Formats: sequence, structure tokens, C-alpha cells
Amino acid sequence: MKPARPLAVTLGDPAGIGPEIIAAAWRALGAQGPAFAAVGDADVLARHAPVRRIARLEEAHGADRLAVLHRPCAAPVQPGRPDPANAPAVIGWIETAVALALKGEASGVVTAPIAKSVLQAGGFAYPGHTEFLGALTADAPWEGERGPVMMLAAPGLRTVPLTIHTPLRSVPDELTAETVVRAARVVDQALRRDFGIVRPRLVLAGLNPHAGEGGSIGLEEADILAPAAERLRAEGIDIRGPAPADTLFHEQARQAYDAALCPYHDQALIPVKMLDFWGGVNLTLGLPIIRTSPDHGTAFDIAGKGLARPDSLIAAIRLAAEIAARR
Ligand SMILES: NC(=O)C1=CN([C@@H]2O[C@H](COP(=O)(O)OP(=O)(O)OC[C@H]3O[C@@H](n4cnc5c(N)ncnc54)[C@H](O)[C@@H]3O)[C@@H](O)[C@H]2O)C=CC1
Ligand SMILES: NCC(=O)COP(=O)(O)O
Repeated sequence: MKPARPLAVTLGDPAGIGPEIIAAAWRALGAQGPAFAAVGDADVLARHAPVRRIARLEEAHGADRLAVLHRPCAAPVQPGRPDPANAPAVIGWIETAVALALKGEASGVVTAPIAKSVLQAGGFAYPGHTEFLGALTADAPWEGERGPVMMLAAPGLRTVPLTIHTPLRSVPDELTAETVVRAARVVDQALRRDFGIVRPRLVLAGLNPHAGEGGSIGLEEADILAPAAERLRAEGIDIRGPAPADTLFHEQARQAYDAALCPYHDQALIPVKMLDFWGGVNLTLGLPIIRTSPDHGTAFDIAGKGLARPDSLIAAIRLAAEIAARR
């Protein structure tokens, strides 16, 4: 499925693998793939592919050269050596792509990875794209439950971290029945609208070993998660749990749900990356725009060495295009 309008693909940290995987994805997808333009520094991309600078996103169609909305970096870019001086440019690329999507010129936004700590050293005030995108789109109309909610999706498994870049010791404090209920509503609606699942089945993972074992290994299940699940069931959402997390991710268990809601980051991300690191996609739900991303990070250790695989970015571009075509 191909949407009518191009996707806007942000360059991410220019010293990471973003530029080379965007170039590799452009080559792999070719004219048959979804049309997209990169938003970022054309000179950095030109190290990896022939580029064509464009002034408007609609010029992205045509596969002879990689179309780029050129917005230059402030400081020289060396692969593997991120520079906070480029943070304003990186942030500006995301803002530009989101503005294009809100105006309807882009069918969606695909983001190459950013390094949170590098951006924060350059003045970025958000934990990651997810929260930044929530802020950038907060005033745009949206008929559903509002996110942002992070989802990791691979063939055969979708997971949702209910807390994201939260230190483990703060997770129980951040986890409230209200946040669980709101996230579950967003996930239920997104599975229907964006994945075409008529009756989504959710499962809520416990926080503690054995989902608290009746209170003898922790109380968050009884105090927070079970009441949240009861509220959701009363609203008609099909959600099971809180269930012990250690038995939720084997092949047979995965057949019983369409998305697993997980109290903390690694509980959600490890199974997806273990099952399919290359096919996994990170997407943001509950926004008035479509946003996907590869499931991996900036990989500074291999940047510029010709080792980076574009598979997850390709999966992210394809998924964004599929959702756009469905919407
Ligand atoms: N969507 C985003 O913007 C994300 C950004 N990050 C950021 O990335 C930075 C580095 O994070 P790490 O935990 O080191 O994870 P990472 O995913 O960047 O790297 C982990 C390992 O996987 C390898 N790897 C990653 N992507 C690869 C690819 N496409 N092809 C071949 N090998 C690949 C790397 O070389 C490294 O050995 C952090 O600053 C983090 O904030 C991490 C995850 C997502
Ligand atoms: N670990 C996932 C990750 O870092 C992606 O975060 P975001 O930039 O998509 O918010």
C-alpha cells in the first residue's frame, strides 16, 4: 500500500547511522517503495547517496536521487562523534517534519535515531522523540484518546512500555491507574484504526515477579494494575491481567493477544528486539500524525563504517506508509 503523499524522514543524529541507513533504505525501496524525502543536511547525506535538494515535499516523487529538504548542521559532522552543537539542527528537522505532517503535505513522519543525552546537552528538554512529538502536536485536533504512547511492533509481537525512559527505581511512582487506563485506550483505538484489528485483545503485564503473587511479592498489581484493568473491562476494552510477565512472550502465549502493555521500558523492548531486531519498529500512538522509527539507536560504534543495516528503518517506512494508506 502506498499513500498519495510522501513521508518526511528526519536524519536523526548526523554522527550516528541515520544518514547511511536512510541512503540504504532509499536504494532498497527504489521506485516501487513509498515516496519519501529526507529532512536534514544534504551534504551529510551526499556522502552516502546522490542527492537532490528540493524546496517542497511534493517534489520527493521520482527515484533518480534521494530527495532532501536541506537544513544544514551548525558544526562539522564526524561519524561516531556526536556534537551537541548540532542539537538545534536535529531538533529543527523533527519540527519541520511534524509541521509538514500537520499541514497534510507529508503523509507521516519517520525519524532516524537521536541520542537523547547529546540532544539534552544541546538544550533539548524532552526524554525523546515520543514526548517531543506529543508536545509539538498538542494543539492539533485529534478525535481519539490523546497520547503519546510508545509501541514496539515486530511481526508476531506488539508491546507498549507504560513508562518509557524512567529510571527503574522511579517506575512504581510513575505507574498510576490513570496512566494505564489512558494508554490502554490509545492502544485499543490504534489497533482498530491503524492495524485494522476489529476486536483488539490486550494483555497487561505485572510489574513484580509472578505478578505480585497475591501481594507477597509486591502490591502494585493489586493497588494499581488490577483496578486499571477492571476499569478498562467496564469500558468494553478486552484486556487480561495483570499477568506474570515471564510467561507472556513465548510463541504460544503471543497468539492470545494483539498488544502487551508492560510497566517498564525493558520489559517491552527486550522481547521485540530479541524476536526481530531487524524487523522491529517503534511507533507513536495517539497523535494526530503518523510517526514511526527504527527500533534501534544511533549505533555510534559502527557509524560511517558501512556496517549498519537499514532493515528496521525500511520496516518503519513501510509501516508508516501502510498506516497512512489505511487512514
Ligand atoms: N528512536 C531513537 O531515536 C532511539 C535512540 N536511541 C539512542 O541511541 C543511542 C545508542 O543506544 P544503544 O543503547 O547503544 O543502542 P543502539 O541500538 O544504538 O546500538 C546497540 C547495538 O546494536 C548495533 N546496531 C544498532 N542498530 C544497528 C543497525 N541498524 N545495523 C547494525 N547494527 C546495529 C550497534 O552497533 C550496537 O552494537 C542512545 O543515545 C539512545 O538514546 C536508542 C534507541 C532508539
Ligand atoms: N528505547 C526507545 C527509544 O529510545 C526511542 O525513543 P523515542 O525517541 O522514540 O522517544
